[in-house]
Amino acid sequence: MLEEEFVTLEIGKTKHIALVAHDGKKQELVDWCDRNKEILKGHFLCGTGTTAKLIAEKTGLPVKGFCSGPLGGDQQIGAKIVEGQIDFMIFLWDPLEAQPHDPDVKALLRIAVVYDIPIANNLATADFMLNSKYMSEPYARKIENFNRTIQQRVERMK
Ligand SMILES: O=C(CO)COP(=O)(O)O
Repeated sequence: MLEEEFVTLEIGKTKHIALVAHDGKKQELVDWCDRNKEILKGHFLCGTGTTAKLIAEKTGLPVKGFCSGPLGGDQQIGAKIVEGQIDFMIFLWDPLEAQPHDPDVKALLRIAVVYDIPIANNLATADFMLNSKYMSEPYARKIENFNRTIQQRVERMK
């Protein structure tokens, strides 16, 4: 285990989905969630504060809300990805609007790639993801074996 370059982590049949949208994209995401609520109701949902509340109000689905994005919500979601508690994300970031918390946005997108979770940044991708066969079965994602990396670094720093 310590020697292997990659480890596999399972995304269960029930996904832990983060829903995040910048202001210019919130309506799009809320409407998409409403259209897809029959599928989404079979999964655990969470999101940044404002997005989560808007989706919960419109769809009636339970959506756990973290802090608002600019107040650290993106970072909270990133931390949950690292901890394995979020394994699927729809993040409609706005390509036409500068964000005060751009470093947090980038950090979240980066960590989602590092941990090999499915991420959609537009509705077309979200539609393809939601209609994937993997939505109703487990999926093995492959991530760098960080224990090995730490061990190697510790050896090198001695
Ligand atoms: O800014 C966001 C993501 O970067 C979203 O935050 P809110 O859902 O609180 O508006």
